[in-house]
Amino acid sequence: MSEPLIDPAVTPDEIAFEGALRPTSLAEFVGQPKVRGQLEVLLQAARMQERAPDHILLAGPPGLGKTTLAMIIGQETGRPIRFSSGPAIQHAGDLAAVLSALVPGEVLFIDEIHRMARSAEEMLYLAMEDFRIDIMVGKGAGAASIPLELAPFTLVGATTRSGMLPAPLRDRFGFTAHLEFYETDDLERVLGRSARLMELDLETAALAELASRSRGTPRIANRLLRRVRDWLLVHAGSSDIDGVRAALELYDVDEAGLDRIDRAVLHAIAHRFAGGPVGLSTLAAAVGEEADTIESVVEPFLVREGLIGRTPRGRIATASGMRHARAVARDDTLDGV
Ligand SMILES: Nc1ncnc2c1ncn2[C@@H]1O[C@H](COP(=O)(O)OP(=O)(O)OP(=O)(O)O)[C@@H](O)[C@H]1O
Repeated sequence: MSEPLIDPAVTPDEIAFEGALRPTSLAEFVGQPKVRGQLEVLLQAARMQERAPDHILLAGPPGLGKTTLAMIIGQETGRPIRFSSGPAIQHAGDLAAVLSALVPGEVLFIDEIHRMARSAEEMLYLAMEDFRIDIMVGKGAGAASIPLELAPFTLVGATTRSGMLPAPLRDRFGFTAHLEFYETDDLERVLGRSARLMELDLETAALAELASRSRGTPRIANRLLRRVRDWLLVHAGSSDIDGVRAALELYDVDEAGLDRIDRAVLHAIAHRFAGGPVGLSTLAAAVGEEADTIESVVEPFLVREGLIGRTPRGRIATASGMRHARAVARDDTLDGV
């Protein structure tokens, strides 16, 4: 089981909390200046020509704001938005049902679009290009294809794996927005906004501390903020940097933003495997975690922080990773004294 604190995927109990914190306009959407600027032009041009905006693909790791942006596109264009997702479209018929129910100008958001069935992908090509689909009725020699006109719509697709999308589908999007991990000062602004909405009065230094431990991801920043809020409530603690540090220490998030699993992985590579290289499955067995969690949650962050590296022969700890692992081991020894 992965640690919910560092897993960038949303947990069921967070859905309402996240909904309450979502920015509802491009002006309120913090960070990602490039993508914001690109979308502003695209949406304004469509408004000026009184037409539906081009189809848009939002690509990037989980928790960076793809769903939020899709909802903002709906708001900014004043058009209704309908939600669907790749895993819910397992047959072409599932997609035909969604497409045929669209009203003119509607925004259709398909989350995790790379997980849609292949047969549905093919139907989507035609729908995106010509706003029509061919529905197959009957089987064998009696099968016939009936064309169906669709209302013009804007497709907004979101994917964490744009490389898994077939080129013909990727090419039919007029614009692809690549979301990047957030800079610390942008995360500080995300946290400042969330704290205001949660009526939590945190000092600037406390927000900066929290931002620096949030893995470049607004979802994780908001999640940590929720834990800090609880801590302050229970301890009637000070809303300054010491309060944040105490709360994060309780939840095992260290100064570099590493949590228990990150440290276990780094420690294993550095000490048990003498700095590496070590293969993924061996590493997973050594720390008692799923290989998938290590590969999709832990590793990208440790690589981005320059603490580990990937080589053809396996994972290695970098010099800075070795230093961090030694410091953690030293602290743990002192803790035990
Ligand atoms: N730029 C931003 N400014 C303020 N809050 C943001 C921003 N981006 C994301 N958030 C907040 O982070 C949380 C996660 O965002 P969102 O659900 O849009 O991410 P996502 O990329 O769609 O994730 P997933 O890939 O898991 O669906 C939401 O609560 C949202 O309000």
